[in-house]
This record gives sequence, structure tokens and C-alpha cells, in this order.
Amino acid sequence: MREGLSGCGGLARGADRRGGRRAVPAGRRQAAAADRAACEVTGIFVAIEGPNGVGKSTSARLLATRLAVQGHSVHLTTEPSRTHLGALVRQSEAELSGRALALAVAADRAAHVAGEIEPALAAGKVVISDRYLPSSLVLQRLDGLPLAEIWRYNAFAPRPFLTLYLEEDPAVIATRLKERQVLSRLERAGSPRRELELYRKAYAFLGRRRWRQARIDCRGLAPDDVVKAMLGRIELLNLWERNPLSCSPS
Ligand SMILES: Nc1ncnc2c1ncn2[C@@H]1O[C@H](COP(=O)(O)OP(=O)(O)O)[C@@H](O)[C@H]1O
Ligand SMILES: Cc1cn([C@H]2C[C@H](O)[C@@H](COP(=O)(O)OP(=O)(O)O)O2)c(=O)[nH]c1=O
Repeated sequence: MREGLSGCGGLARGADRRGGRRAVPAGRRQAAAADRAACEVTGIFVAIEGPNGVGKSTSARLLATRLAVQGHSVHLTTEPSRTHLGALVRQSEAELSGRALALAVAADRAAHVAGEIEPALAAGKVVISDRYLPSSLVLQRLDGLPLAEIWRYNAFAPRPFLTLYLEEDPAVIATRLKERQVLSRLERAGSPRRELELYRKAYAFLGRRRWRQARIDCRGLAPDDVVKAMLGRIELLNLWERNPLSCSPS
């Protein structure tokens, strides 16, 4: 098994993530073995995180393009997902808040993982997600929920191969947000500085849960340079050597 890719290929399952062993009743062992076979995957999963306006969408798109040009089979996705449920979450964010929004986001995440991320990984793709679980550890906290409660709702979520956190000077992010015509309720509730602070806490929290993650200091970097730094982080992990898929472009 590739290092850090326990469980379902590029995804590490909850029991492993928590460092515990899941007791499987004898009668279910066969089904569990079938599940393991069904989720035998070869792709890898990279999540991109950071405060609103830091450049996640821009660099996720560029990273996907760069990898595709290199010949990799890439699936670029986002949270909230591009499903009806994801659209509903986006539309409802103004009036849905606190626990209700946290649960709606977690439901969308569960559907996103099962319906989109895992199948793409099973097909051997590099999955890049613009936002994932760490976003909840920041945005739902902005909405007043304690970390432990948010974690409970998201404990099912598989650990990505690598999570990249973009960081930038809060003043630069604030200038970019001023250019946005409409700010969402949570964008207004937070601030770049507060989001950066909560992301640092999320990083530490997930680090204790053996998430593999890296911060990228985007100060003074053009989008192309941010992507170079991302690729550097990925290569640092010897990803390409470890993952046969990535060595044999489709
Ligand atoms: N590295 C960068 N340098 C300068 N501007 C950037 C950079 N990355 C993104 N931008 C710009 O900042 C704004 C916010 O970027 P975006 O990717 O939408 O952020 P996010 O997805 O994190 O909210 C966009 O106008 C984008 O063109
Ligand atoms: C991914 C995620 C989104 N959301 C909600 C709040 C955000 O304002 C809304 C939309 O996400 P956002 O990334 O701001 O969307 P866009 O791509 O339009 O910039 O979804 C959460 O509350 N928690 C989460 O973990």
C-alpha cells in the first residue's frame, strides 16, 4: 500500500484516520471485503483550501490544466458540489446558518464523496477539490459552531492524499474581496485575517489526525507561481514515483 494512501487508494478511511480499529462483526466480513475490492482505487485526491479571495479557484483551475497538459487524467471539482444539493446549499447560505447549514454542507459532502470523488478516483483520476472538509472547520466556526461539533458531522469524510492551504496577506485578500459585486453572508461575517487564523487552527487540528497537508505562502506569487509551488509540494511527496497512474499518463 502506498504511504498515506491507506483504505481506499488515495483516500484514507475514518477508522484509519482516527487511529483506531473498527470491529467488524463476523457476518459482515465478507461484505467488508467486497467493499474494499469495490473501492480499490488508483487515483489521488488533492484538496485546495484557504480564505475567500485567496485564489483557490484560480489555482485549482490552473493546476488541473497543468496536470492535464502533462497527460494526467484530471477531475476538477468544488464544494459545495455542482449537484442540486450543492446548488441548494449555495442558494440557502443567506438564510440557513449554524447547525442547519453545517449539516446541509456535510450532507452535500457525503454525496460529493460517494457520487463524484470516489468514482473519479476509482477511474484512476487525479481529483482536485476547490474546498473540502477544512472549509467547514473555518466557515462553520464563523457561524458559531464549536470545532468538536463540526468534526462530528464530518467524521465520515475520507482524508485526501494531500491538502494544500493557500495563504496571502489579509490586506491583499481584502482588496480583492472589495472588487466582488456581491459578498455572501459568511464572507461578510468573516474577514481574511479571521479566516487565516481559523485555517491555522484547522491545520493544527487535522495535523493531529494525521492529515497530510502543506501551506503555500502566496505573497508576491503570480497564479502560475502558486501552481508551481503546489506541484513542488506534490512532487516533494514523491507522488509521481509512488502512484503508477501518474507515471503512465492516459
Ligand atoms: N496569485 C494571484 N495573484 C494575483 N491575483 C490573484 C491570484 N490568485 C487569484 N487572484 C485573483 O484574486 C481574485 C480571487 O481569486 P479566486 O480564485 O476567485 O479566490 P477564491 O476561490 O479563493 O475565493 C480573482 O480576481 C483572481 O483573479
Ligand atoms: C465548502 C463549504 C461551503 N459553505 C457555504 C458557505 C459559502 O459561502 C457557500 C459557498 O461557498 P464558496 O466557496 O464561497 O462559493 P463560491 O464558489 O461561490 O465562491 O457555501 C460552508 O458553509 N461550509 C463549507 O464547508
